Amino acid sequence: MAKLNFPSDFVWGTATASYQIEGAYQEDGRGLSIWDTFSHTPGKVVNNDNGDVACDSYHRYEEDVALLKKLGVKAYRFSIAWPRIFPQGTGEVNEKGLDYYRRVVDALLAAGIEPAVTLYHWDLPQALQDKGGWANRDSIDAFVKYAEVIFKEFNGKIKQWITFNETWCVSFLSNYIGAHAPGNKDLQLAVTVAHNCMVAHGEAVKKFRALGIEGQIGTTHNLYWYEPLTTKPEDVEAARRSRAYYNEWFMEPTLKGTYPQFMVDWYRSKGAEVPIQDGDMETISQPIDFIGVNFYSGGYTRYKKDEGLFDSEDVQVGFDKTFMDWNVYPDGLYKVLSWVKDEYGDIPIYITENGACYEDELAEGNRVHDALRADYYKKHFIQLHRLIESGVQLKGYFAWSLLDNFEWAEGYKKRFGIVYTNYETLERHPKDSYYFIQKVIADDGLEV
Ligand SMILES: OC[C@@H]1[C@@H](O)[C@H](O)[C@@H](O)c2nc(CNc3ccccc3)cn21
Repeated sequence: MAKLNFPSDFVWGTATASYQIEGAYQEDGRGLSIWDTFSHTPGKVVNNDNGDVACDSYHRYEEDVALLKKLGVKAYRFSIAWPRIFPQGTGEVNEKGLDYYRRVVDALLAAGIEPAVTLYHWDLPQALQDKGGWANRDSIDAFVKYAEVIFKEFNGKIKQWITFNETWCVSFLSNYIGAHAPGNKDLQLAVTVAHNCMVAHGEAVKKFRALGIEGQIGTTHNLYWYEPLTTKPEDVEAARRSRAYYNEWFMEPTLKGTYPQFMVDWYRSKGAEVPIQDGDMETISQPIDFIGVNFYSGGYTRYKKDEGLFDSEDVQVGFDKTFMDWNVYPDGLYKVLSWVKDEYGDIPIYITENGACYEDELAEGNRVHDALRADYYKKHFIQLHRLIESGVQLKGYFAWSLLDNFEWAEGYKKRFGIVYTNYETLERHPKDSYYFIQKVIADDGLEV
């Protein structure tokens, strides 16, 4: 056995998001979000599940903080629900909404845990969606006003700020594929939403700098690692498009201030143009202090004429699968973050999400023997160490997720937590993977 040691300042954390854990969807003045609308629309979410109650973290956040403290994490990534702060998206601040996050932040700090806050994790106020949502550039200003309230309120308490979670999901998953709220299926709309969200990110960074807010600010993109099945040029190009769909389309504007031209041309061939206005690309590529990367999977792609948006198809090559049918591809984590370093230089990186969904069962003594999930984490932790050793500026890692929670269109059947949530009683029960991670954190490393 060998011990893989991590730097003593490596930030271990876990992650959640407001709509997935809070519940209390009508409490203390909270306004409706697009996910309330979407989940209350029959047929949109498996089993017609919704986030009305979720994990009830709105009332049980102290239990969550106690679990975090026992786990030994240095940081906790969670998101703030815009509709709790501005129930109508803009206008008057809802003080009771702010009060909840004051309680959460103070409880974390009292436990010696750094809050890492995502400003936008998909729960757009419905009132803004009624005016076009992210397709309407007015939402950019509304987002900056919301961000400014949070920046000022928590300046000095929150020191790690993430503007957006996964602009690919906000744009393409939600407005081209249509699987997430608001459920549109229009390529031009998706391209426009992606652009406006990235402008909103940049404007929020400008506001953060202008206000002199303490700490570091960045944004999170979900990256996948696709490779061509063969070296045939058509397969290589198909994989290049599949990767860029998730990766370059967002990373290049954010970190270089340009869109990848081959993808601009490809989308143009499909009838979609990027609605760039003067100054947008400079705004989008405002210097940031870190890039957040959510990594779950990847795979192999080959050319298939007229297949999907990119004349490409994923190929099954025998990867183990999670309960989401995602490939278990730890090497993909090493490859994609090595690519980030090669393409974008030594920008500090936090893995803001990584984790796995498996079928969990509550066993005797309220234990959950989730060996597959513990093994998933072990395999990916080995890649973290490999990346650090290779010189990648990997500063921290947030496991997705602390709790089983509302898994968007998949509802509650899909469990990602290292803590089991009993949705009948709302009790929390640490799984074996929780104890595995607890030991890695305590030992500053793992035995392999
Ligand atoms: O699906 C697991 C998590 C989800 O619960 C988080 O809220 C979200 O940030 C998140 N992003 C991914 C990767 N992208 C993705 C792909 C298809 C559906 C949903 C998310 C996985 N996850």
